[in-house]
Amino acid sequence: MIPITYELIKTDKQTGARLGRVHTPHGSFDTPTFMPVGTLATVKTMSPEELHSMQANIILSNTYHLWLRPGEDIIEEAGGLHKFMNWDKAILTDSGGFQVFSLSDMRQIEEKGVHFRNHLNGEKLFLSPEKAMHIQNALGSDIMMAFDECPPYPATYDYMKSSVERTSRWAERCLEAHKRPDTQGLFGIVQGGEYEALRKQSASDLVSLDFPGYAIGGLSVGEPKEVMNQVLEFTTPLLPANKPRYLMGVGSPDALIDGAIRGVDMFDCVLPTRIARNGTCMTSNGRLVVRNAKYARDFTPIDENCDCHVCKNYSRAYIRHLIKCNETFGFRLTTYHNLHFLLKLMEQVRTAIKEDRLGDFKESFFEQYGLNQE
Ligand SMILES: CNc1nc2cc(C(N)=O)ccc2[nH]1
Ligand SMILES: [Zn+2]
Repeated sequence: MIPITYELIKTDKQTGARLGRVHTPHGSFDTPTFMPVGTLATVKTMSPEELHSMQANIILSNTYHLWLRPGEDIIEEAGGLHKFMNWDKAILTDSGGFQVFSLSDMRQIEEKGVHFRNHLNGEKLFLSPEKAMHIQNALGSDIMMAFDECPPYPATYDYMKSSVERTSRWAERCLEAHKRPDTQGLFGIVQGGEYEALRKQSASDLVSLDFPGYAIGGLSVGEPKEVMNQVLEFTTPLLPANKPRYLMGVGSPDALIDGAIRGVDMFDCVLPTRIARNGTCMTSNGRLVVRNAKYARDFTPIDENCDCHVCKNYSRAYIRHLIKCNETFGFRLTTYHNLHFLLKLMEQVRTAIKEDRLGDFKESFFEQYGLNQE
């Protein structure tokens, strides 16, 4: 039994975007979709009930962080991550590959795996394809990610080539070590940086291993957005049309729209929750730094075009006051609104695909959001 299946419903006549539906053991979700990030088994300051109310249908959690705290053994003993955090819809866990390369300073990559230091206490740690599979099997996530190397940007062709080849060997070891292929779907991660030949090599290695879904990795690591869009342009067509495509670590409203246009189905990013905690909100007219003094007597909602309960019941002045006083409720309000904004944006993208007008939608959204058209 394959636990993760994808239904391609239609493609947009104006662009390469696809309307689809992903089925998982913890429910289905329409795509393109955005996944709120719940690093330490919580989408920071949000309750599961609030995530339900904004119609989040899948969230992401980080294997590296949960391995360190509280430990996958405790979560397994609780009955798995869904039970532990009282979330009954889909969960995707990443493999820890990215955190090892982004969080820890000392690290030594070898064929067997990666030696590095715990970013919390400096102790020596080791992660491998087998260990990453063991942890994710213990967490019980619906979608697991293969253990890969996310190389720095920029990287030389030679470095990238040997990294892609090792990531492909690691992907095979992940399939070998995965203990629950009937209830947890394992996605391969395509690497190769900005090099088309290496993206081709990585994609063909992974497609031949027949994963139930594929992620495009190695992006949103400091490259210009034109490079990201170019890499997507020549990478998504290499992936099977009947499987989900997940662009890791993206992103901003414009990157979500540009990714969907190039055939991406799933996105995750800490941006909406992270900027919320320093008092910045996404609105249909661009970003709004609600902690700014000019909002001290502004009794209008964060976004007059938003139908979320925050915009219906609370003013910029009130939210600014809470943020300035470092009141937790203030961060809860900005977080709820930002997540609702991105989830709503993806709903508008899906409707635009249905009506074959995603290109037009991009124009009008970019115009209103204040993004200069390239
Ligand atoms: C925030 N940017 C980002 N790039 C990523 C790349 C990967 C990857 N495995 O290549 C994973 C998570 C990522 N997050
Ligand atoms: Zn709102």
